[in-house]
Amino acid sequence: MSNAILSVNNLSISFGGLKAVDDLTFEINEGEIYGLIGPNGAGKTTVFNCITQFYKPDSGEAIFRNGSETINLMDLKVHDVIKYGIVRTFQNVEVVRELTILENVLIGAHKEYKSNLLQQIFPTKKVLQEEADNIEKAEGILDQFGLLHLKDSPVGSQSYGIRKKVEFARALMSNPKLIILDEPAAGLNDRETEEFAQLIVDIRKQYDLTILLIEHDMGLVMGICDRICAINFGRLLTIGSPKDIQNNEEVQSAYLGVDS
Ligand SMILES: Nc1ncnc2c1ncn2[C@@H]1O[C@H](COP(=O)(O)OP(=O)(O)OP(=O)(O)O)[C@@H](O)[C@H]1O
Repeated sequence: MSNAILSVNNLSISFGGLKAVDDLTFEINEGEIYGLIGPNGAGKTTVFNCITQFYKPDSGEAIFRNGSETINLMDLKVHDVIKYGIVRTFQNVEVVRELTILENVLIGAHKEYKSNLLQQIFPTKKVLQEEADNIEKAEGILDQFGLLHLKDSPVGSQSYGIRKKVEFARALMSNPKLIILDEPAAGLNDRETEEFAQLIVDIRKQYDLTILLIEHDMGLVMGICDRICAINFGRLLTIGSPKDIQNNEEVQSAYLGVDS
């Protein structure tokens, strides 16, 4: 039986005359850290946008399996994807700069709230308990991320590296099964990149997650990914272990700029 949590089948999307993704098929197994790589403009972010329904592809499907539930993500609206256990981060970190770090992380719990708006305006004991539980959980995550001492500081005044961690912490608050990370190491220095890579590995294990990431930092990709899918011009080049990918001549010539 397939252990795939996500199967992307024959995905295609064009912008005008440009085929940004062209009949792409790949499968991610539950618990994997899976990398999607390719040169600039290869179509990586477009694939993410199609999986998360920011874009509606021209054809293809993305089958997501969570326990006994199986769904074609193409049937969902963009805001419903998170309800099924998929959450993403963005290439250009998306945080609310005016809010504190803790407040930003708590935003991630909104799908978990059982109470409605009226109950939140006139909170009952149950609603207050729910809020307290979410704060406890957010503080636990911030502690693990080394950010608890900054929880009451506005995010806008923090470094890029910290803002990226806040975005990742917020993603965890929704109890996802699959986290999609768009260039987690972009803009980070070497030390921050190493720290972030370790965080991804630790979080995957602790929260029993599957992780799909796009990344240009080959050190990070080769260091933490179980498998990697390499694409160019929206088309599949190859899928394999980091070692397979490093040794693949097509990948070398397309992505690493080495002539085969
Ligand atoms: N909304 C859009 N409208 C028109 N063209 C688009 C749109 N989104 C992406 N493209 C084009 O599709 C192609 C793939 O872009 P995409 O951003 O997916 O590549 P990428 O592999 O993520 O690149 P990078 O590594 O530079 O982020 C590019 O040629 C891009 O210009």
